[in-house]
Amino acid sequence: MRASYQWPTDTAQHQSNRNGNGNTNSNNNHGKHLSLAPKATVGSGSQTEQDATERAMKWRILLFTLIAHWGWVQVQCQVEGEQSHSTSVAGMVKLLKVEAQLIDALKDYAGELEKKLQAVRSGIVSMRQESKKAQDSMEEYLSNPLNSFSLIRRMHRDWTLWQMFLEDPVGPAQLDRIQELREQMPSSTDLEEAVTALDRIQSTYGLEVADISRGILDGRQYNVSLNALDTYAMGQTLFDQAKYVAAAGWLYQALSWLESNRLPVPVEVSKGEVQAVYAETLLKLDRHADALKVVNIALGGDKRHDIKLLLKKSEIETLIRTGPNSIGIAPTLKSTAQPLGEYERGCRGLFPSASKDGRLHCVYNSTNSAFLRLAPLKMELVGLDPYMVLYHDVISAPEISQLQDMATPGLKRATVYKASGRRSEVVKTRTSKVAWFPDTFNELTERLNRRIADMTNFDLLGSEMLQAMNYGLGGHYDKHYDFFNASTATNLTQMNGDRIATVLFYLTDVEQGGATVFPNIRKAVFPQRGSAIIWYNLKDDGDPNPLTLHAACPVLVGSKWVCNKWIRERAQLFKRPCLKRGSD
Ligand SMILES: O=C(O)CCC(=O)C(=O)O
Ligand SMILES: [Fe+2]
Repeated sequence: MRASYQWPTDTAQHQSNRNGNGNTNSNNNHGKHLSLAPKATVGSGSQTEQDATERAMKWRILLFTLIAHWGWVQVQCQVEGEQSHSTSVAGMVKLLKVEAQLIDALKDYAGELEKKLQAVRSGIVSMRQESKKAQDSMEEYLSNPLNSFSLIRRMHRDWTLWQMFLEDPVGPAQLDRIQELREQMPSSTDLEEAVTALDRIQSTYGLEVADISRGILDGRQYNVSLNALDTYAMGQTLFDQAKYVAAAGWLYQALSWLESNRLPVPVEVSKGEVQAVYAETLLKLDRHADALKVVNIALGGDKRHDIKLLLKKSEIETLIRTGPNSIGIAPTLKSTAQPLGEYERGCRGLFPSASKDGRLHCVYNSTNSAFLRLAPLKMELVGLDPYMVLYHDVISAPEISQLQDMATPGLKRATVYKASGRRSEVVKTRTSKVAWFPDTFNELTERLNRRIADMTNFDLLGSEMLQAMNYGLGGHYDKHYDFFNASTATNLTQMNGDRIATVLFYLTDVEQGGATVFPNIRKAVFPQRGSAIIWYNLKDDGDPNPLTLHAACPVLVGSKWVCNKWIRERAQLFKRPCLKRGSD
């Protein structure tokens, strides 16, 4: 989303001011003054009364915040121990380190194997020499007592030792090391999550399996490809998940890879095995005739005539004779085209880019606080319902890297609050990792919170902690609202009120995908390092605004980092008091 307005170049100056040094004259090129929060007039009552009420309210909010934070600490503990490797790119870095250690162990193992091989080879050479001497004239050889003695000794002693030597396992230390590293290796759940993520990427962006496996992602060629094992694992797992159309595409691809590539021995997979799963998948799709073709091809290649395949063949023949006939179904391997939803259109960048609404424009926001008068922020008004603005260059590169460094060691799988269970749970619809930071965590969190207050004109007392998030393989956050369902919200959420607004900083550019889309208002915001989108989740009367439905599209290529803040309603009592149910 980009307006045609060109920003005067004061970015660096602005950033240095945000960091608390330097004096800057206010910029003349302010444009229209516009505050994010609608201007509020405080109701009747004396100033002292108001001060007292405000103070009491602040204490209550502070207490509730402490309780809420304790709740979050508990949530953090619940998800502790879950590795969920694929859900954060930063978190997956350690897998590469483990893989490097595994390769080192295998190399050391090969060294041990080579030493043993060398010992066996030189043993053979010296034994052959002696044995050759004896072969020419055996009796003459044995008539010498030294030879006879030596033969008896050799055969009694040496061969026992040789046998022991051969039976001695090679590289036990390296095998132990590999076993030790197993704990840090991905589990079958990790593999399933990774398969689901790739499948999500494929369906959201409408990609062809053949393209993906050749490293072509949404039209861009990368220097990487998937081999027969990768594509087979996709097919197998999608079959297990009953996603037969998708499975068929991957299994077909696995078979075509197997035609051209051989795999190393311990991990190789036979064509027959893949053909059997492929035939089973086609059967699930009622493509009986195609399944029979595949089984016949498999039988042609299997000289032993596998009994299972023969049984499968007769089962399919019976199905063709008696069941719904599949003849006439085109053997297409493409996924059946689904009508494109607004969400997918947004993710693919198909929403109209510029709004025709003349009220939407860019300004320098210099009015929300005294600080902004010195260092105005570049603000783009993106929408009026819900009210939505995009700030540009609002967080600096050093701030971003500090935040990432702070977050990386503590990243935990993100959760979603479930009203039914009254707790936050790990769900498939939100795949990212997150680290929470209390407002007073350090100078940076304090500074960012001050900036958010400047940007929004909201009071952050009682709001949620800053959360830094990193998305992983196909990482996404399915369509959702940030506000709570008021009827099911817990006391904890009601204490500080609902989430009046969301502030989302984009800490990285994302090479492909990863947009934040609002399907109901047909807006998509593509991450731009340093910018921040802010929107109101509640209408002016405090009711949730259903137009705020939004989602984070799957990351196609890149490591998407964001930092968000959910601002609670209660502390805005004096900032935005004219809410229907805000002040009870
Ligand atoms: O990462 C995004 O683009 C959206 C994140 C989001 O909706 C949230 O954290 O509530
Ligand atoms: Fe959200």
